[in-house]
Amino acid sequence: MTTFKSMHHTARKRMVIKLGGSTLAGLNEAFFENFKKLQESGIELIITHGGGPAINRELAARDIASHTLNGIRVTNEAAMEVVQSTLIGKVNPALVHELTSAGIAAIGLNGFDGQLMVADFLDKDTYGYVGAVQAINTSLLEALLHAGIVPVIACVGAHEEGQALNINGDTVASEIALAVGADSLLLVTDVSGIRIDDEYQATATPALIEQWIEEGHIYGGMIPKVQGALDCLHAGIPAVQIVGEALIGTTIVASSKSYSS
Ligand SMILES: Nc1ncnc2c1ncn2[C@@H]1O[C@H](COP(=O)(O)OP(=O)(O)O)[C@@H](O)[C@H]1O
Ligand SMILES: CC(=O)N[C@@H](CCC(=O)OP(=O)(O)O)C(=O)O
Repeated sequence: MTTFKSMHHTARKRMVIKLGGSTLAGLNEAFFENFKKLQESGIELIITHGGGPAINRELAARDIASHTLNGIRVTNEAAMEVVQSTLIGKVNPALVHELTSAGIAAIGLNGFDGQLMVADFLDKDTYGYVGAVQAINTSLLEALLHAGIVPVIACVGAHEEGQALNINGDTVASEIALAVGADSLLLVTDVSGIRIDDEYQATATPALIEQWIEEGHIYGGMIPKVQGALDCLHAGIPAVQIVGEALIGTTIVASSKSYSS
């Protein structure tokens, strides 16, 4: 993958927040006001989002079958149309509206806008119209952040020949975080982090995560989250967390010794 790592040498902290489709309907005004406070404290925000449940409802309404493999939706042509129209047409503007109502200047984007996210097929035979990120237009994001505008990014990639490609929201969040050199990545979902044997984990190391996936304790939609989180951790992003709506959850740490609270 080739991305253009941005020159990010300012003192401002930069945070990428991914809102899972599982949480979007339940988020209230107070939640979005948190973002306003973060912004007022000088943190630059980039918001990315999924929309799995909304896509599932629309697929069901149109009798289009779909299934997932390792947390990734196997996406045929008909499903791709639903993904594109749901994420870009419905979920993204609804989220931009919530942010605007909370007093945040926000602009909705997807991979096509300003060539924000150019993608190629991940593995067409296995996954169909699913994309792997090839390049991210960080200059566009820099310009928006500089102007105090929060980019709100739908996880649709642009193939260079014009085809829209479905990319998992967690993958997009981690790719964006890596590309802009974020100081932190927050994956907000419907559970308060990684749960093992009914216990939420305050921290998780790469070795434990690998073991939990092997043992089947981490499955489905949690898999792209931990994979994205690990990519960011390995690339040196200091704070990577999987959290619930209260913004409390699991911090991914390099080793159990390196963590001090
Ligand atoms: N070990 C785990 N701990 C917590 N949740 C897990 C775990 N393994 C799998 N999951 C599942 O992952 C889900 C979150 O992923 P997903 O439904 O894709 O959410 P989102 O829409 O926020 O991306 C949880 O609701 C849970 O069902
Ligand atoms: C390729 C792939 O898996 N795409 C996801 C995109 C939406 C998403 O990631 O939504 P959540 O954040 O709610 O899980 C999908 O089709 O469901």
